Amino acid sequence: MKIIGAFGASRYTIRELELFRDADTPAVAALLAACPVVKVAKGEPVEDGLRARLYVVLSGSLGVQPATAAGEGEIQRVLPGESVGEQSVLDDAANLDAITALDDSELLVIEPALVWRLIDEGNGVARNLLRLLSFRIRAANALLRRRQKLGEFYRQLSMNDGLTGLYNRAWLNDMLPKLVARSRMDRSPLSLVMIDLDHFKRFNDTHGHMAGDTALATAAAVIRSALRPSDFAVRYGGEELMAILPNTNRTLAVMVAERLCARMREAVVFDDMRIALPHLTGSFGVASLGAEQDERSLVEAADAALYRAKEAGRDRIHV
Ligand SMILES: Nc1nc2c(ncn2[C@@H]2O[C@H](COP(=O)(O)OP(=O)(O)OP(=O)(O)O)[C@@H](O)[C@H]2O)c(=O)[nH]1
Repeated sequence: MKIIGAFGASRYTIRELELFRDADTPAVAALLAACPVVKVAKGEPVEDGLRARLYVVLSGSLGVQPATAAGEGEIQRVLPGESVGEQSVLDDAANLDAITALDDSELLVIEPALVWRLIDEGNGVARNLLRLLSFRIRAANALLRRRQKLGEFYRQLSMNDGLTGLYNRAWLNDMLPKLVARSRMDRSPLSLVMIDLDHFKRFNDTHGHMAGDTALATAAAVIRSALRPSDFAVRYGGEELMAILPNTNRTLAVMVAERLCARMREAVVFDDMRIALPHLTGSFGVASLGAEQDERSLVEAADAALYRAKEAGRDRIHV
């Protein structure tokens, strides 16, 4: 960055500068005349030694990379007539954003004390600054909202199983301890239904893995649609699904499992030629949270009940 002269002796005029639009008074011109104009080569950082300063691009362009928690942000391009550093000048804080010349550029440098004098000189500069800052705040808020939405989208994605759309194991590991804790706190019952499709290996071997995937997605849809909005359906692993039933005691959970078992038996799976495949059945293990149980032993109890349902001949529920 090299000083090449004073603004007053340069080929640039105040009218071209956004910050001084409609504020081009003789007093403003006199104050700006002595400000240095510097030259920055393409790729060169605009050093301000962490001091707050206002830079107005006269020619070329600057790239501003906002300092974010992640260390990286989108680069904003600052074009001729536009400025950078207003906020740090106004709140007298170091500008942490990385500023680099995107082209060979010439900049007008205005020291903070002079910015305040320019503001004192007339309303025009103050009005332009306010307009600019409110625009920047709006843009920053919009960016934040977009990032929040994106974050929520990815969070959802990481908590759901791609094939069935049910919650996945990561969700379960996070949420089941919380649901158990809430059930203890509220002194409300909590039940689990562990579900395993019957002879699914045979189904896959006979109709192909793709048809198996469709069958799994159908089974998941059956479970999800048969539950209350306050219940949760999870893909526990492979062809094993789980229903979590808050506020539901063992008697009610058995009724829910029976309904799920019957719906599963009735569900029709179509292959991609839209030909109905043989009906699926499932085995169901029901367990309710006992006084001494934690989430782990609750899952083990539902798993043991499921094993008994398999042993007893499948297509049934066991407690
Ligand atoms: N198509 C498909 N198959 C899966 C998926 N996940 C697990 N499987 C299959 O599910 C089958 C489970 O087989 P097993 O554990 O032997 O159980 P099963 O054949 O259902 O027999 P039982 O549970 O005893 O009734 C395996 O063949 C797995 O490959 C999946 O995402 N898609």
